[in-house]
Amino acid sequence: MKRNSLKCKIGPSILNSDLSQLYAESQRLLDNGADYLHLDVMDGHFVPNLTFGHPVVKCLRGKIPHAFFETHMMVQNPEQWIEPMADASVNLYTFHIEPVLKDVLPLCRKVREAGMKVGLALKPGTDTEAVKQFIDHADMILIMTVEPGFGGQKFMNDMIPKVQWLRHNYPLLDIEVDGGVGLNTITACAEAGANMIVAGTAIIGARDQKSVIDSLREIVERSIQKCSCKM
Ligand SMILES: O=C(CO)[C@H](O)[C@H](O)COP(=O)(O)O
Ligand SMILES: [Fe+2]
Repeated sequence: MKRNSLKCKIGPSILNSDLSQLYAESQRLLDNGADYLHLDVMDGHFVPNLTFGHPVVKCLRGKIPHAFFETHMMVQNPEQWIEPMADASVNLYTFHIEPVLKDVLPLCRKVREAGMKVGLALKPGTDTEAVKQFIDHADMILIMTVEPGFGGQKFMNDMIPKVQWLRHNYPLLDIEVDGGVGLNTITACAEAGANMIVAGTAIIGARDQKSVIDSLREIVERSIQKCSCKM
């Protein structure tokens, strides 16, 4: 039997948390079992919203030295923030391919040279065909399951075939889903093959964060197990 080394990872998004308490909110998520923190960076151009940038991420890193940080870069010019985010000791730099289609490969190289892992993100309207040629240069592909820009939106079921296609063709690839993911939608994501789960509102708004994180993990791990038995 082949061994499947896919791992389930739960990465809460702090987008809809009380950002005036970013450290406390982040630490609580980690204490409740989060595997990593998904930090949504928006520039007001690529998406019609603003959040925070590298100065805030660096301050958070100062308080939380060891956790795995992913920055989800919803920005028009991802190249501009590679060095500052590396300086903030970001672990995984996930950028959207849409505004930089011609430069994805050199950007992947720059992110890696800066010491970070590479995540490539796709908006709902972007087909997996667009990312195919770059997958071997990335550590993770993020399939957005809402239009990027805001937390608390409704999960888009019609994104599931993209996850299925990726998992079918790349059995060991890290595939992340982000947007409207929670206890009602996790089964579809897990069965399609997502193993990195971003959930904002579903976790932040929960009275018992740990129980939500544990339940999400259990459902994803069960799917990974089922899938590895078939291999
Ligand atoms: O990238 C994002 C929005 O652009 C967020 O990560 C995402 O929306 C998470 O929040 P929720 O789970 O509430 O949808
Ligand atoms: Fe995100």
